[in-house]
Amino acid sequence: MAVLVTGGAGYIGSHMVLALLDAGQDEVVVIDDLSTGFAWALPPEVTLVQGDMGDQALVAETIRRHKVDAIAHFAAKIVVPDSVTDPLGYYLNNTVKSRALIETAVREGVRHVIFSSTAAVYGEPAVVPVPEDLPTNPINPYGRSKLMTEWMLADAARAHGLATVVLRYFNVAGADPRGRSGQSTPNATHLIKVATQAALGTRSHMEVFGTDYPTPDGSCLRDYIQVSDLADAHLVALNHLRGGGESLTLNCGYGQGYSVLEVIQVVKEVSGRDFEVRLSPRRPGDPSRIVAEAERIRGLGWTPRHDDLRAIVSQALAWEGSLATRNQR
Ligand SMILES: NC(=O)c1ccc[n+]([C@@H]2O[C@H](COP(=O)([O-])OP(=O)(O)OC[C@H]3O[C@@H](n4cnc5c(N)ncnc54)[C@H](O)[C@@H]3O)[C@@H](O)[C@H]2O)c1
Ligand SMILES: O=c1ccn([C@@H]2O[C@H](COP(=O)(O)OP(=O)(O)O[C@H]3O[C@H](CO)[C@@H](O)[C@H](O)[C@H]3O)[C@@H](O)[C@H]2O)c(=O)[nH]1
Repeated sequence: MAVLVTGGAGYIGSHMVLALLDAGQDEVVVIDDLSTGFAWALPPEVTLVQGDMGDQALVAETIRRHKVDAIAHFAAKIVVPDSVTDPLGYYLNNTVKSRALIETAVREGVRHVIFSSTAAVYGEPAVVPVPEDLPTNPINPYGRSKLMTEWMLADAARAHGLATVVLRYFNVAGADPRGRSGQSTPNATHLIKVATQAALGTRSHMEVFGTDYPTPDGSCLRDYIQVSDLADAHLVALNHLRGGGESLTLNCGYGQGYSVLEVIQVVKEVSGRDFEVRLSPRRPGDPSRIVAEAERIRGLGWTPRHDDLRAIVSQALAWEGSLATRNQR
């Protein structure tokens, strides 16, 4: 049986594809509109269907042709500040099209769905580290667009017998340790990506958005999870579902928070490069601190192998360097 990966040509989805192949999954098929993904991010043995995951005829035909028994749903728009300026675009792509995808999965008899949700569903949490059963309270349209999809999946699971694993990722970073994939979007806004670009000189400087938060050094705290460890979490989820397991919601993080200023310092140390850092006002939609309580997924057998911020930064730097070489070719 094949696994359908929506958004598989993107940053995290491409690592999921590699993890599936490394684990011996015979057939992997990707649907991606290549809006932020890259066909070259996929190994040649993977089928890429270029198109929209909300296109029900295309998705149904792909499910039938490849005998898909599980969908890993990554496709989304993902930039928190963009969701503040373009909320309806985010609700269309992340919520409305996810509804179409879920309906197609139900109609075509796909039993297992793994969904890429986010720590952004918690908003500004009252408790840190955050357990999964803390009431959700997203503070930006991106988080709300994802939470609505969680609700649709839960309701569809109850009504139509789907089994789902909702993975709430904290901040994803790093690259495949073997150098096969990484974060490639040229105008990415993520902290570690931006800092590695500043270190390598593809940006003249970077900004710290807010130094007046109620945190030890005034900058925001985040829990950075390495992307291959996150892909492994999906394999754990897939085995759980294929083994007949019940629907679950699981945080994916390490349980350790780093401030923006600490991350920038690590990038400077690991790269051996200094770069200009400007202290700027807060960015709309940012919670001050968000760190995972991740015991639930560890209880399912997930054992992270790359829980080391210096190693994560080192992988991100290596990938950024290889992108520069690719672009010069
Ligand atoms: N990067 C993070 O830190 C982070 C944290 C929490 C959750 N997530 C979630 O993880 C998932 C993957 O994020 P990413 O960082 O790999 O982003 P990405 O932009 O690299 O990947 C998203 C992929 O989905 C594709 N896509 C978008 N809309 C589509 C559509 N309608 N039809 C088909 N393909 C479409 C894009 O072309 C891209 O390849 C997203 O659902 C995101 O919300 C990411
Ligand atoms: O140039 C930059 C970029 C980011 N930041 C700060 O760094 C922190 C992390 O920001 P970023 O890397 O953009 O990630 P988040 O906004 O925390 O969102 C990520 O992490 C969320 C889960 O916590 C996911 O839901 C989102 O998809 C993903 O983009 C925030 O405080 C930002 O204000 C800066 O100060 N300067």
